[in-house]
Amino acid sequence: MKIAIGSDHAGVRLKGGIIEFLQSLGHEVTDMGYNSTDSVDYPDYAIPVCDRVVSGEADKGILICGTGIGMSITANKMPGIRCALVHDTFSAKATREHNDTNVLAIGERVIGPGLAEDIIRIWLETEFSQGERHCNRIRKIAELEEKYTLHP
Ligand SMILES: O=C(CO)[C@H](O)[C@H](O)[C@H](O)COP(=O)(O)O
Repeated sequence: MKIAIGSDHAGVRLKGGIIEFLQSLGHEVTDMGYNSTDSVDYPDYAIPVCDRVVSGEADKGILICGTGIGMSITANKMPGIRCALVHDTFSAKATREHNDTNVLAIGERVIGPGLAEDIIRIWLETEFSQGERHCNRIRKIAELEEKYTLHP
């Protein structure tokens, strides 16, 4: 799978280990930065990752900041992105089955690398259920995006 990954300064340590983990599983990883612990703004790293997912250059995106919250707020402003902030394995499975999420956000200040790896592995392995009720709900989200997106 092609995976784009990004972090701010508060997620950079976890990101390094996650990249190695993803590569060990055979995934093709594109690191969109950041690669220092000097302070930066998470939208500057969430946006390029999500752009790659929307364009199809990446199959999925992974975003890491201190809590994952800033990254997930940013990602979910982008049409076509369904981002889940996940810190447990149950939600990792459920959000793929029910929400067909294409971006995962994690907080380096919230969980350790072992749990983060379990969450990512489950999230990547789990298929969308294709259930009619879930498709209806996702369609309503897409209609909301369409209604509120400013067309140039
Ligand atoms: O958006 C966040 C918090 O909800 C992220 O965790 C950021 O990484 C965090 O705000 C960064 O905090 P810092 O004090 O600037 O290091």
